[in-house]
Parts: sequence; C-alpha cells; structure tokens
Amino acid sequence: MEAKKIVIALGGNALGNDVEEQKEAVAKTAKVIVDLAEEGYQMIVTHGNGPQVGMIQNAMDEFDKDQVDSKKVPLPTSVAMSQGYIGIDLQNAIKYELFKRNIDGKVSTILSQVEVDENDEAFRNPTKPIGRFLTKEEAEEREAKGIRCMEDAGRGYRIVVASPMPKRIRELETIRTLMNAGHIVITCGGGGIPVINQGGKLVGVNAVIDKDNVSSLLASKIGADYLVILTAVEKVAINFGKPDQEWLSDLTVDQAEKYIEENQFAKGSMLPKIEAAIRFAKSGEGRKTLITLLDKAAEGIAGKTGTVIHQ
Ligand SMILES: Nc1ncnc2c1ncn2[C@@H]1O[C@H](COP(=O)(O)OP(=O)(O)O)[C@@H](O)[C@H]1O
Ligand SMILES: NC(=O)OP(=O)(O)O
Repeated sequence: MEAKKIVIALGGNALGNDVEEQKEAVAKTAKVIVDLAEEGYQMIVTHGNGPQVGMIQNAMDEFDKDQVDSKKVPLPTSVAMSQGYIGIDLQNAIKYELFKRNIDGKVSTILSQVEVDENDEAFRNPTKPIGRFLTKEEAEEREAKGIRCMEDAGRGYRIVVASPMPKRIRELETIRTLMNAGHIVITCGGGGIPVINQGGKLVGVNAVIDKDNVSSLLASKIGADYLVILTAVEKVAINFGKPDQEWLSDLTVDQAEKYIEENQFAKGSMLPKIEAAIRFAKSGEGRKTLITLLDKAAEGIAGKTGTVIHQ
C-alpha cells in the first residue's frame, strides 16, 4: 500500500516566542514528527512565523535607523529570513531525533515562494497579526505613525499586515520530488515568501500569507490524505470561551460553513484554520483536516481526539 501523505502545519506553540524558546520547543515538536514518520507517513511540515517575522522586521528597522542611506528591509525579505532560521532549527531537531532512534532519515528545508494576486483585496484591508502582543497605548502610538494595529482574538493588540490568498507554490515540484524520495520536507514556512509574477520575474510583495491557507493549497496539490493543523487547543469549539462552550469532535463542511455565518470562529486565529480545512475537503474526495494540540497529533490521527473537518 502507498504511504499516507500528511501535511502538518505547526502553530506558534510548536516554535516558542523567541530564539531560546524555539530551540526547546522544536525538540518536542521533532519527537511528534518522528513518531509519525516511524508509523510510515510521508510528511511535509509547514509552520507559522507571526511572532518571528515581526521580531525580524523590528530588528531590520533598528539597523536601518543607523544607515546613512536608509532603505527599509521589505517584509518578504523578513519572511525569507524567518523560513531560514525556523527551518534550520526544525531540521536539526528532527535529524537529531532520528539519530537518537537510529533511523537513517532524510530531512530538507525548502525556501519557498508563493504567488499572490497583486489585486487581492487583502492589500487594501490588512488583517494578518504579526509580532508581539501590544498594549492599547503601544498600539495607539504605532497607529499615530501610520502602522496598522488590531485587536487579536481578545489576546491584546498586534501590528497587522496584508495577507493575500496563496495562488501558486513555485517550488511545488521540488517539494514533491523530495517527498517521493523519502525526505521529511519543511517548507512554505510563514505562508511562503509572497511574490507576484511580473512576466516571469518573481517580485516580493509586502504581505504575510496565512500558513493554514498555504498548507491547505499544498496539501491539495500534493494529494495529501490528511492536513493536520497543530495549535494551542485540543479541539475546535462553538461558543468558544462562553459558559455554553461546546467542543466539537467532528465537523462537516456544511456545518462549518453554517458556524462561520454565525461568527463562531475568531478572525485571525481559528477562522483561517476552518476556511483552510473547508477548501482542502472540497479539493478532493476523502480529504480530511485534523485540528488539535501538538502532543495529541498521533492520537488525533488515530481518531481518538481533536476536531476532524470533512465533506
Ligand atoms: N471557536 C474556537 N475554538 C477553538 N479555539 C478558538 C476558537 N476561536 C478562537 N480560538 C483561538 O484560536 C487559537 C488558535 O489560533 P492561533 O493562536 O492563531 O493559532 P496558531 O497555533 O496557528 O498560532 C486557539 O488557541 C484559541 O485561543
Ligand atoms: N504566517 C502565519 O500564518 O504565521 P502564524 O501562524 O504565526 O500567524
């Protein structure tokens, strides 16, 4: 039987919030990934970069301030940097976990560019939170300088940038080839480096693509059986955070669309995950998405926990 293919999308808690935390977090994440590899799954790993890309952009802005001829480092360059430094930590952690288990496994990180539509409405309406959480006062200071900020799902304020829909993963064939050659492939980090195609020339644009959206596109293009979104909750809920909260184990596309109309899923956090799951389910027969905690991934795939979204 052909090995089952899964795309695993790692959320913020799989990576930690700073360089030190990341080293510790990826060691735990690597165990989960290698457990699944030992079960025989072919795996592609994607990851977020919201906190990290904000941190890199701040560091670059700080550097620019001291330059004679200051040129602001573009956001897609910071996304590329985030793919590199998160990718190498994940790759090394997975390799070390394979080594400890005496497995001769292959792991690659592929920098990836993702085409977006330059007329995407998202460029006029930024919604993607990046960087650290801010107080109301800090957010107002930034707003006064023309930097857009928004409240992020009741957790504080954050800078927001445009988050256009991913249209085409340029490195798709490389990813497929490595996966078929038995590699665990880390790719499409931070949603992919956002680019527009100007007559064959790829030009970076100021945006951060949602990693759940690109993971859904990647999963459908490589014909994955499962999209696994690992985040900070074991299950999706309706009436989240309210006295009548109800955890869901199973969610059909029709139910999910109805709950979206009822505003059950917070914008910028759970909503993009549910929308990504719906698109994946609609892209082919039998395609399912699991949403659960990092350390519940194996249990979730075995059908014992998490929320599964399907047609
Ligand atoms: N209806 C809901 N059910 C479960 N979690 C929800 C819901 N609405 C919002 N959330 C929040 O969404 C968070 C996951 O989104 P986020 O933190 O952006 O994910 P990521 O793990 O990709 O960084 C959960 O930790 C939870 O606080
Ligand atoms: N690019 C992206 O979606 O990052 P987060 O998951 O960290 O928000």
